Amino acid sequence: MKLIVKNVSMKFGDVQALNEVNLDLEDGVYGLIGPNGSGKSTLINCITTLIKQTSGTITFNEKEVNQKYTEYQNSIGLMPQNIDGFDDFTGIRFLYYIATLKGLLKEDATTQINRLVKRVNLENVIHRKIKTYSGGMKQRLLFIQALLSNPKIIILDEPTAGLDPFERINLRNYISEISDGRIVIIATHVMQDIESIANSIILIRDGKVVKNGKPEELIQSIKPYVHEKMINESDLPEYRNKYKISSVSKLREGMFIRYLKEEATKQTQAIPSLEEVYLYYLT
Ligand SMILES: Nc1ncnc2c1ncn2[C@@H]1O[C@H](COP(=O)(O)OP(=O)(O)OP(=O)(O)O)[C@@H](O)[C@H]1O
Repeated sequence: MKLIVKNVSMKFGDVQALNEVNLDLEDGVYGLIGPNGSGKSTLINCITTLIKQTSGTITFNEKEVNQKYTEYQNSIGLMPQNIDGFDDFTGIRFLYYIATLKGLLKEDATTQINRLVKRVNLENVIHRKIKTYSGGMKQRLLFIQALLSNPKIIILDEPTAGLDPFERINLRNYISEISDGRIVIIATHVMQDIESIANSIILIRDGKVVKNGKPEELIQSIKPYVHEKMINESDLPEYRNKYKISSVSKLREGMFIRYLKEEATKQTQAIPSLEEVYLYYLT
């Protein structure tokens, strides 16, 4: 299975939302990371053929994708950011509605819905109206509707937005479980969401892919630039001026800081985190 994005650009009037994006996606979990407005949703919308890019091509198994390529359309499961317009539906009615849109027969739909509802522990609330759901319940419902009809490409747009740490961990585990033999793309600006599950991270900024690789490779790539040091509190403003500061802890002896600095200085070098990868490439 191969999904290839080649030289894709998208313009909305004067706004260059995507600028010559190139990606080669095979089975695995991809974190699509970028700040607000960096082009994540636009890229997802092009991949799902909701919008057509201004230039460039997207191919799935060597065939260009569009709304008439139904085999491709049926291969996509999308978890959108929110669930508008369905407040008065019960969870179960919503799932049958989506199953029908996906062309599932009643019997298949029932089997899949029952299995998925059970898996994410929604049985107790599935006959309640969606407007009575908590954020975590809504996210779980959105997650499992994306899995109906067993799609090969799963796209999750900010899947953990608004979730508490417990629900976040749960959702991350579900994603990990369903990832075998699929292309899973998780768009987010929260590094923690993809930290333990992404095989590959795509960093996007101002519509451009600025870096793309395995988490270990990205960490390795900034190794010379991450430093830690004890400083006097009075020197902190100077450090803030000169460097990107990734953390500050006040200790009895002074301020312990981690910061990014272009030159490599062996004495203060520290092991980078993925958040520092974000800070380095995307801010
Ligand atoms: N329909 C549209 N019309 C005009 N400009 C748009 C449209 N959709 C997106 N944009 C612009 O394109 C750029 C990329 O937006 P996009 O929504 O893809 O970013 P994002 O990374 O998904 O952001 P967020 O994290 O806030 O969801 C932004 O400057 C945005 O204002």
